Amino acid sequence: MEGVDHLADERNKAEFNVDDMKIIWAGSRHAFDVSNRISRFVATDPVFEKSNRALMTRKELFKNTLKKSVYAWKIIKELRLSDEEGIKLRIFMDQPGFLDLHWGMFVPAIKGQGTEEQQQKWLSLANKMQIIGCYAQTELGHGSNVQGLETTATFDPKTDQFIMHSPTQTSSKWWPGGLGKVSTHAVVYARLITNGKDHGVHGFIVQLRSLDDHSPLPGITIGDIGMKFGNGAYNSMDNGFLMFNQFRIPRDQMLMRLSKVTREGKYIASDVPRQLVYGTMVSVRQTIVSKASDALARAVCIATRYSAVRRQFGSENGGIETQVIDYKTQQNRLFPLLASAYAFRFVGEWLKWLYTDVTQRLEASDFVTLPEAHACTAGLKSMTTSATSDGIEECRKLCGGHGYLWCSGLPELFAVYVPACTYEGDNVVLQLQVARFLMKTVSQLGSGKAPAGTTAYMGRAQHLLQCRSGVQKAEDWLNPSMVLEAFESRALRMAITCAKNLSKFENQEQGFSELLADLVEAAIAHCQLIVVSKFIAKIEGEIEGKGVKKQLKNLCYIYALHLLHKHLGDFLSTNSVTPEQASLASHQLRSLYSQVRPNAVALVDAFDYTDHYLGSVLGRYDGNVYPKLFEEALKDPLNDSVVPDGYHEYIRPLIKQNFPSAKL
Ligand SMILES: CCCCCCCCCCCCCCCCCCCC(=O)SCCNC(=O)CCNC(=O)[C@H](O)C(C)(C)COP(=O)(O)OP(=O)(O)OC[C@H]1O[C@@H](n2cnc3c(N)ncnc32)[C@H](O)[C@@H]1OP(=O)(O)O
Ligand SMILES: Cc1cc2nc3c(=O)[nH]c(=O)nc-3n(C[C@H](O)[C@H](O)[C@H](O)COP(=O)(O)OP(=O)(O)OC[C@H]3O[C@@H](n4cnc5c(N)ncnc54)[C@H](O)[C@@H]3O)c2cc1C
Repeated sequence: MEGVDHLADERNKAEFNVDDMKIIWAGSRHAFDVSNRISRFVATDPVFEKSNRALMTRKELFKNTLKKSVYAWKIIKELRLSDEEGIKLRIFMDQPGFLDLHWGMFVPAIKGQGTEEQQQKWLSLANKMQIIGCYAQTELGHGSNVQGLETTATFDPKTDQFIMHSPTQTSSKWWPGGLGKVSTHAVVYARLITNGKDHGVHGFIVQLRSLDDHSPLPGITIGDIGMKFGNGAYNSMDNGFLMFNQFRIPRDQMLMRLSKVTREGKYIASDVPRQLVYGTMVSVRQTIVSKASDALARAVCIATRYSAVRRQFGSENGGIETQVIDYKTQQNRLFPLLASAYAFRFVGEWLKWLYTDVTQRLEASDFVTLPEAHACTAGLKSMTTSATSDGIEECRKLCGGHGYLWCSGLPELFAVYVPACTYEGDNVVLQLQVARFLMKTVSQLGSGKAPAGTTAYMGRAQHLLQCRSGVQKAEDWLNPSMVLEAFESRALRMAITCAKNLSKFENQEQGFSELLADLVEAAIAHCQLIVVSKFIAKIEGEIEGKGVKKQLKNLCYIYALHLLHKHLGDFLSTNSVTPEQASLASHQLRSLYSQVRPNAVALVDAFDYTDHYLGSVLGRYDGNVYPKLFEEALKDPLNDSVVPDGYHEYIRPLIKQNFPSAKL
């Protein structure tokens, strides 16, 4: 029934103040106000309508994305929206497009790697969108191995120019978003060559297309790489290819904040770490972690509301059927994902702090925390995007058959989200960076250099290698120090085992290759410890609002104990817990599920998502699912006519058996 809240009973059961939880979720009252206002603005503007995009052709979808992006930019300018409001507008617009790469990578690359003069020149154009940029790093032959890129930028002292060239087919740039059809400029990563010497990969600002008629400049071959996974979904983005044929750019278009080439062609490296050329990736990995919580929260919101609406079995005595959310199996699959969405939110907040801190330090030439910032952004990007992709698919299954319908919102969310496991660094490759960092830290234990930050726990190695968990009863698993100790000893023992096994190899690199799978497991254990510890820090801090802290505590322990259950092999094989303690954890988990159950719908309401943003018939705020499923079905073009196109051509001849006989 229209106008009726079918989930009102669920909302009345909540034992906490949802409005207060909304503030916690958003991060602050101000952040909530901005999100709330902008999401409602987008939801009510017809230009941002998106329910029809699955039926669009690629060209229609691309053009629709251009229209929305330019309209969004117009609104940002005309209403003088702040940066924060502009970012929210792009998020709630919910259609990947060139704006993401222009603002998310092109502008930050120039800010991070350009000199003051370069920033002044290029950012003044980019900030007004008089040029549109993308981030062109990956090539057909190399993505993960950035040092293996083949594009060359050779300095020509005669003309004071760099000659950009793609020497092989595999050196074609391949994948950059916005490159295919829209960008006028790119930050291109290429091997710098001066006086015949290769100085490795550096960034260059390159104009690709004419600012008058948008045609590619002579010496540039450019286009879209073709359809990607899923109908609609990420196909709104023009990921592109690019080849250079001896294309010249002025010398001052090399990004020269980190190293320079003089007029004479002399290469001058500054004393900052060369890895700062990867700085844009670190910044984007950090934002991807908060985005993971957002994407997972969307899926969980849909699955939770629908699980409260959906009923199956249990009416044997003539009563009403059971809501599927009341099945313990449903809770055991759904509530850990709900808890993960909150966990990723809080670790995302912390990571933002860490990133801001390292940025300020770098500006003051303090590089000490750079390795940890790299390891944390890489590891948490990897861990949260893998968990979120799996989680979205699990939410689809939690919604049964209807979850497979496009209008559930889940197929599209999955298709758009899943490349996050690959872009901005393949998730396995990134965990191997964490593993290298851990092995280095372990090798320095006992050297007098105390591990700091997220590896500080390794400084208590003597204790953590010997301790036995003190858990004796199920409630002990609600003791933060007992939970932390179990995760710390598991992570440390896995890292130390890897280090010991590595030391058996004469050649460290060969040993590393042999042990890759174990190293990734150790890295994941370390990352999970970070997330658990940041969630615990959150619930131990000041939290306002009636009943809010209690709910967050429940979710925190669900997150931790569910991980313990899922990775029980690690915990048992490292003797971090005993089988009896593991079974007490399962007992405690069931009790926590019962406590979350009456609050589940309110906990997803706290995300404050509009129906427009969710884009899901199953996840509607009012729970009015069935009539709306019918409405959606009737909108399908196949239902435009009662007798389908093709009846006379195929169905009728088949039934009447009067089709011409087949010829071999
Ligand atoms: C319609 C429905 C809508 C639904 C919405 C759903 C939400 C969606 C949200 C998504 C929005 C986000 C939008 C994003 C759009 C996509 C953008 C994608 C862009 C890209 O993909 S750009 C290309 C990214 N490429 C990569 O990430 C490449 C990965 N490879 C690398 O980073 C490096 O090559 C690698 C693997 C780190 C190795 O580098 P290498 O130089 O070979 O390093 P070594 O291993 O030898 O290590 C040397 C030394 O350096 C240290 N190091 C390495 N990297 C860094 C770094 N970044 N910072 C600091 N230090 C670094 C390393 O640890 C070593 O240190 P040592 O001390 O051991 O020497
Ligand atoms: C949707 C999307 C958008 C993108 N946008 C951009 C963009 O805007 N700009 C840009 O420059 N790039 C972009 N990319 C490219 C992206 O960054 C790369 O695809 C990514 O870094 C992975 O690199 P790859 O494709 O070379 O994977 P590969 O490295 O070829 O990975 C293939 C397999 O090999 C494994 N593997 C590779 N190396 C190792 C190793 N050392 N040890 C163990 N296993 C290994 C991986 O785990 C994976 O299973 C985008 C990609 C996608 C999918």
